[in-house]
Amino acid sequence: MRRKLVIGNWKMNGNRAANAALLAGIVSGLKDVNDRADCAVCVPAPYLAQCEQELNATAVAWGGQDLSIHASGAYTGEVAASMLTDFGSKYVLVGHSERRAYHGETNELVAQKAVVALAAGLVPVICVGETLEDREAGNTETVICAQLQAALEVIPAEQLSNVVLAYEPVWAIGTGKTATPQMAQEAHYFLRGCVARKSEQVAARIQILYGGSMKPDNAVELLAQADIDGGLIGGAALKAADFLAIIHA
Ligand SMILES: O=C[C@H](O)COP(=O)(O)O
Repeated sequence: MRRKLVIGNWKMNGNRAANAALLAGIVSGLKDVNDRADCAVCVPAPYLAQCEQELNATAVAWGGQDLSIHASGAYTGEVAASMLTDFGSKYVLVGHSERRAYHGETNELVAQKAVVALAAGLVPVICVGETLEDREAGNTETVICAQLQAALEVIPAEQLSNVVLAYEPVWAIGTGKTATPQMAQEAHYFLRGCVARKSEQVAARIQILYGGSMKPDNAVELLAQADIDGGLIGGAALKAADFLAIIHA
């Protein structure tokens, strides 16, 4: 039985005061679900220190939203894996569709980032998802398979069990349009099958999160699907009550 995992992706939102209130709200509301679900927030890099300070010794883990493939050096604006772990990060998102779309991240670069994250002891949350155009052209499986396959090719089999996948249809992100539970389940089942081609054992264990306008009112049905192991939450992760309602779902 796979544990559920709910990760809040704050994207480029937050400030010290708002974060403190949000984190305190999450921590205080979480107390009774720890044995059933794990929870984390992926925050803008400047706020990792705040997470370390305020979430240390709580059930809420934290992490980054991206990382560099380089260890250090002249890469202005980038954040190294060692900097994320320096502040106690457990997770890091890789290949979020906003990184792919606005920063030109390719499947190969995303795969490399996952390898670098694993080598640093981080759990990479590898995000895949099709655009509306892909879906309407009947290319959903081809696209998400290629995105995942690039990572599967370079991640050593023995490290694959430390990976989390997130299926995020691009057309559902921040739009209020959620994939139906059936559509999401189909994609998750398909992705699990792709992992099974590399390792059936890992496929049975790997957590595959759904992301894309998951809210308190649709979370129960989405999370009830056999292959949906949690959520990667954007907008609804910015309000403690909504985020907690999804975790309780
Ligand atoms: O990483 C989170 C996803 O992009 C989902 O964002 P959203 O919940 O605001 O649609």
